[in-house]
This record gives sequence, structure tokens and C-alpha cells, in this order.
Amino acid sequence: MTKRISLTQYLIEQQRLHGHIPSQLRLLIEVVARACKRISISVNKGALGDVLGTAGSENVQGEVQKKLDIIANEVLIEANEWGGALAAMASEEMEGIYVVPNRYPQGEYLLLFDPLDGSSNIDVNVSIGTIFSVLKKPDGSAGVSEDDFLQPGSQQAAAGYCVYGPQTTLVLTVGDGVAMFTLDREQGSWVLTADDVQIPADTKEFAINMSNMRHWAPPVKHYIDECLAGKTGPRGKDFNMRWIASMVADVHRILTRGGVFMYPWDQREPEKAGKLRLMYEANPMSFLVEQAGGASTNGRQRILDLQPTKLHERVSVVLGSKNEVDRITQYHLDAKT
Ligand SMILES: O=P(O)(O)OC[C@H]1O[C@](O)(COP(=O)(O)O)[C@@H](O)[C@@H]1O
Ligand SMILES: [Mg+2]
Ligand SMILES: [Mg+2]
Repeated sequence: MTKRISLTQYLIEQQRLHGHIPSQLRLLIEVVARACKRISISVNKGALGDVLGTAGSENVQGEVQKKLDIIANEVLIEANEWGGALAAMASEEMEGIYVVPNRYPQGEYLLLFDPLDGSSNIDVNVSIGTIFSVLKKPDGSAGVSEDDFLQPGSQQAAAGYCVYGPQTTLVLTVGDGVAMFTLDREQGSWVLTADDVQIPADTKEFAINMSNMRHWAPPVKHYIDECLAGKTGPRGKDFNMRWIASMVADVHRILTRGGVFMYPWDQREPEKAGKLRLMYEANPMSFLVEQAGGASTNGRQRILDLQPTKLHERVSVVLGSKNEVDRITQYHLDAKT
């Protein structure tokens, strides 16, 4: 029988043998994983747990909050605030940062999360998830402020997501490749089920919300037109399309079998760079994708190099199989628009 490696064992190995993670970061990741387990239990209860439907409130982005958005946010805050590893947290569902109250031990890390990604899929029983990003509080800064969070994604100490699908899977990077852990519900533990995950450089599968086609910029339209032309077109191969409308689930497919994911800028709201949020959606996913050998840009620049200017900043996203992302980025650079 093959040896089962738990998340704890994996993290201890990363800490001891490879020197990648300090003990405070290891504890932080374990607490996030425990919170995801609790969120997974709520997700699974569905209508039986009265967790479906809207909460009757809006978040800072003007989006209607679902009950599970709020539940997941609370679970993550409660689990992490007394863990001792954090100075503050930030979330899609909270306007400002949440400073760890001084009755709890203060740590040196900052945690950002999208507590429930894919909210439109909650009530229809389609895969949803939690995305998280870990930064280190800048050295020497007294107290903690929103500015401390505004670091490029290349500074992330760890990132990951949990997908609540047919299986509950936690996907993690601490900057040394990507590992996947499946929740064993009977044992209540995370078991390592894939290590050194690699995204193939080429693909025949794209993910984009095609209903927005008439609003896209020309380089995006150019790329998708070529894919749709199939075998007899310039690409010389047929492409398949998938769009789950949960970034977590779409990225999970790409980490598992390759593909390219795009949520580009479009003309509906030209003043917005994109729909997705830089700091707790695009940055953690870009870190994971790059660690798995893929690429991630905003059409022009590497996402991990972008300097954030505000907590809830939005960004255009192109990520996945490297050769495809390079091609789409080149189309944007050639168009100079
Ligand atoms: O409904 P659309 O426009 O296709 O957007 C889908 C995208 O929106 C999101 O659901 C946004 O995330 P939230 O549910 O956290 O707001 C992404 O997960 C997904 O890729
Ligand atoms: Mg989201
Ligand atoms: Mg969300």
C-alpha cells in the first residue's frame, strides 16, 4: 500500500527538509485548511443547513452577498484571528482590512481571501471554492495598515485554493511547486494526492465567457476566432470550450489537464481593468499557475509584477498553458491598444 502523506506531514517536510517555510507560516496554512474543512461542511449541507440564497446585503463591490459568502468569511476570520501567525486580514467581503485584535497574539503575516468564489453557482450545486494569498508584513512597519497589503504578487509567501466539488481539494504552493490534497471525510484529514503538478505548455481547450464576445478588445476576439476556426483555420486544430463560472473550478481544470482561462477587459465598463480582483483572485492563482509551469498576464504584463494601488483592485486575466498565454499576450502587444 502506498504511504498516505497528510497536509501536516507535507508542511513539516517543507519546513524541515527543504527550509521553505517558517513554523508560523506552517501553522497559518494549517488553520486556513481547517477553516476550509468547516466551509466544506456548510457547502455540503446546502438546503438542509439553510445556507443557500441571498443574505439581503451588498459587499464593497456592490455585489449581492449570498449567505455562504458571509458564512465563509466569518469562518476564515474566526479561525485565523487567534492563531498567532497574522497581523491582519483582507477579504472580498470586507471594505477595509481586519486587524487582529490585540487580545490575541500578533504574527508577521497578512492573509487575503476570496472566501467564496463562484457565488452564482452556490444555489445550483456547481463547484465553488475559497482562494487565499499570504504576504509578509513589511519589515519595520509599526502597526498594520492597508498600505502593507499593497505588495506585488511576486512577494507572496504562499497561495492556494480549496475547491468544493465532487471532491473537496486543497491546492497549495509555498513557492516550491504545487501540491494537491484531497479531504478524506471519514478521517477528517487532508491527504496528498498530487505533487509537483505541471500544466502542459500546449492545449486545445479555452475558457472564456463567450456571451461577452461583442464587448471584447480586438486581440481577444482575434485569438478566439482562430480557435473557433478549428482544424482548417490558422491554428490547424480543433479547440474545445469550458466555462464553469467559478474561477476556482476553471483553474483547477487547467492545473489538472491544461488549458487557457481568460477574463479580459471589455467595453461594458471600460473604466474597470477587468472583473476579477488582483489581490485575492488573480495573484494567488497566478502564483499557483507559474509554480506549475504555466503563465499568467493581464494581456500585456506578468500579473505577479503588477504593483497594486488598492485592496479591491480589478485586473484583466489570461492564465494557463504557457504557449497559449504567450500567444494571447503577443496579440495584445502587437495591437498596442
Ligand atoms: O458570471 P461571469 O461574468 O461569467 O463571471 C464568472 C467569474 O466571476 C467569479 O464568480 C467572481 O468571483 P466571486 O463569486 O467571488 O465574486 C469568478 O469566479 C468567475 O470566473
Ligand atoms: Mg471570486
Ligand atoms: Mg467571492
